[in-house]
Amino acid sequence: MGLMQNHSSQEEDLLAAAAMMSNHSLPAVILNIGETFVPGLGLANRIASSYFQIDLTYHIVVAFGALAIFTGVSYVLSMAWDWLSPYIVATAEIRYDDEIWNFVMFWITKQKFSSKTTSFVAGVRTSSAYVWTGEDNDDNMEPENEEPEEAENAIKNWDKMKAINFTPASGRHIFWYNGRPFSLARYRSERQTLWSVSDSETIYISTLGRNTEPIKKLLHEAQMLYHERDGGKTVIYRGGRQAGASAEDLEWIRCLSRPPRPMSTVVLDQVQKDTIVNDMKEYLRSYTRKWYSNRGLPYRRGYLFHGPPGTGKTSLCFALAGLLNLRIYVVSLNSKSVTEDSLAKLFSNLPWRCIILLEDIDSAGITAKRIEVKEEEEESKEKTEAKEDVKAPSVDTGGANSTNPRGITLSAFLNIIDGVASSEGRILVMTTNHIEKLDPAILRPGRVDVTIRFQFANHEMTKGIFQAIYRNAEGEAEKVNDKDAKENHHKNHEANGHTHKSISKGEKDELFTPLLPPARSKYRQHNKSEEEIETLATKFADQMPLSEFTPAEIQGFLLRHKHDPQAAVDGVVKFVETLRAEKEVQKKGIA
Ligand SMILES: Nc1ncnc2c1ncn2[C@@H]1O[C@H](COP(=O)(O)OP(=O)(O)OP(=O)(O)O)[C@@H](O)[C@H]1O
Repeated sequence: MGLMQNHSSQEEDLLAAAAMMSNHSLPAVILNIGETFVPGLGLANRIASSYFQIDLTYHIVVAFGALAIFTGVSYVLSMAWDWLSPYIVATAEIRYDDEIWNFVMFWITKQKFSSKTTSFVAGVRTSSAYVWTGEDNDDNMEPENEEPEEAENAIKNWDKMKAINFTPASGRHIFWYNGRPFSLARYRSERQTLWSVSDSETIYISTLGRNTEPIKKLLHEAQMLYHERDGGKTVIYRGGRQAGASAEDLEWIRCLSRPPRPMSTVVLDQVQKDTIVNDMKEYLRSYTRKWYSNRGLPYRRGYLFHGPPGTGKTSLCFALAGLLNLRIYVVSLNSKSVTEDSLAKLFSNLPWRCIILLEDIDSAGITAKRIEVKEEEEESKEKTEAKEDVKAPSVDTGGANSTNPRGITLSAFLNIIDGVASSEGRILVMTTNHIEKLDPAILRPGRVDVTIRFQFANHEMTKGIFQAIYRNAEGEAEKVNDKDAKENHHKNHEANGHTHKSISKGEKDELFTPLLPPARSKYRQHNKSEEEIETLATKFADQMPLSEFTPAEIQGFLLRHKHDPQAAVDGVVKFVETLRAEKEVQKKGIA
């Protein structure tokens, strides 16, 4: 009996083992794994096999197999591609922190394939955060001759008016250019610096074949297109910090492009104007360069513009850049981030032929004449020691009125402006409000070849500024024929308390109240002829004191009456009184 019982339990064990074996057969194992990822798969398999006689495990095996083969083949292909691609395709890498990134992105937005791609990035700017180009597309968005209501809406909707650009999303995109297939690959990444983490991106442009010319041609076209967008505009770069860079790691950052300022709008003694224009033109001629090189002279030219603030130094520089079609690179030496190293770096990265505008060269250490430097250093040392006793903050050794605490020493400044790193072919324009503070070493020929003095407005200049403001420029309506506009012009005039004979007393604010826009903006200009404007300009200048106010102050007043020259003439006495009073208050405040 005992033996019989033993036998039957062995059989049960064998049956159980067989059942286990069958449960762990390959399809069952797959089904178990599948069940882990897709709950209910076992049940679905049972239903499928009992109702439709379909074995799902078989299909799952096939699907897994196909996936494995596909992944394997892709991996092998990608390895093979990485290995082979240098032999069969040419590739250019475009980095986010280089200006070429902006050229390429701008070019991409203009290509048909960008608008056709179904996966794209939409944005209002195509420029890199590192190489900022400004939102100068806005220029094109301003509608001409808009009605006042439209103009107001346009201002309210300014953000909405920015053009939206479409560029292909991250990944690889194929396009055709000049009959050749190209691939554009965009990869986003993170850019880590010591201080921050920010977004970055790299673009790869490839084409079939080892010839790199087609890609170079594409990149040149992108660059041309990007610059053509500026047309005849004056492009301004500023020494600035890239996102994520240290405070003193300065780069040239394109900040804006704008229509060239006509030379006629800068009011300056004609002889001085002609001198500088002719001098710069002469310098830029190709034979001048040869002339310099034949004599072993560094091919550079320096100009110094000095005078009180608001007398036109920067304006003349911009007008010259427009006239000579040069780019302007601006650095203010009063900026805190401008140090000897950062200035040297900026100078070494100047392009061939440009204007470099160094503002406020009377700043910080530069003003300290060589003999004075020692004295100042000693004095500041004494002060520091004295202050340390009462635990006061340390003394600014950069100079009393400096906003740049570190400053740049005179010798470093001189080394930078005529050192080896400073590129030839450039025009250096330095501006200062205090020429008397400058060391003669800065002013010596070779560093400063032409000096222009800017002054407070005299009679002739005041007249010139008036005429420049009320001159009807090209594209502006010269005559007002519209009845509504004329009527509104008079209504506006009266609404602001003006009569053509005199201005009402005690209404100081009226001077600063802008006129309401006339009914039809396309007739927003005044209705005066050139002769009338000239007569009004003389009347205006007759009532202005000589050499007391800057052109900027006069211009500021005229802009408050930009559509009404008569109102400007009527209000000039009041303006002079008010400005004198304000200056008096300012003086007392300073004292
Ligand atoms: N001589 C001038 N002719 C025409 N406009 C002028 C003149 N001087 C000043 N302005 C006007 O005044 C404003 C300030 O001028 P600008 O910036 O050229 O002065 P600046 O001498 O460079 O001043 P700062 O020394 O403060 O830099 C500008 O809008 C400009 O149009």
